[in-house]
Amino acid sequence: MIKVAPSILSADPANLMKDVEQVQGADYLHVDVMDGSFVPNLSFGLNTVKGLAQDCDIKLDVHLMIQNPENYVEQFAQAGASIIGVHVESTQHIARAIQLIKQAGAQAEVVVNPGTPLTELEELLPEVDQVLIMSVNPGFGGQKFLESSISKVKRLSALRQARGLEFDIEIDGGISDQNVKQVYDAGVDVAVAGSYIFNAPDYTKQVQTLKDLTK
Ligand SMILES: O=C(CO)[C@@H](O)[C@H](O)COP(=O)(O)O
Ligand SMILES: [Co+2]
Repeated sequence: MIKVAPSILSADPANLMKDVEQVQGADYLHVDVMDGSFVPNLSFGLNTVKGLAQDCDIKLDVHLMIQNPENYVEQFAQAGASIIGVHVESTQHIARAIQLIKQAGAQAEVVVNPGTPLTELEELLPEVDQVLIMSVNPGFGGQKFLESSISKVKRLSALRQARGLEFDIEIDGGISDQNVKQVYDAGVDVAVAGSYIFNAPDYTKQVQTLKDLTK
């Protein structure tokens, strides 16, 4: 069964904790951090991660969409992030960023945009706990799922098997009941879903539907 990480980018920012409390059965909470430079949008920061870590039991999966994330990963780990994701496109020093995440005691994730080939992260695969394949161009919730990400997941999953590695594959962007089975069958372990969960009346039911479709 697939793991589900609701993305709070689509939750009500004025009632964040209330929304979060209403999602039951999720495996992680996905927190998008944007700097207005790496992506053309602003979102949550360190204080939100700190607050959520203090008030919720669920593990925080923090997706950094910021330039030079290596300058901030230690602070996000201290704030309570369990998994920290850094984009290969966001720094000249991706291997150092991953090293620093692990040194800070968090799980390390490398992220690729739809236009970035897997060759950009091949060397990093033995070092990471999770790889995030973006299935939309990052910056906004509610975008259309890019079909090309299916073959990318299949190729990554084959590479993982061929090299005997154990990282999880996560997918982020446009996930719904229409494509969750397809991405699961391609090799995805963790599905991020924002608008599919928070734009519905019953968040818990949406999480359960995604899981049930991959039983
Ligand atoms: O990182 C991002 C967007 O950049 C995501 O985590 C979105 O928040 C996913 O939202 P949906 O596409 O599921 O609505
Ligand atoms: Co995200």
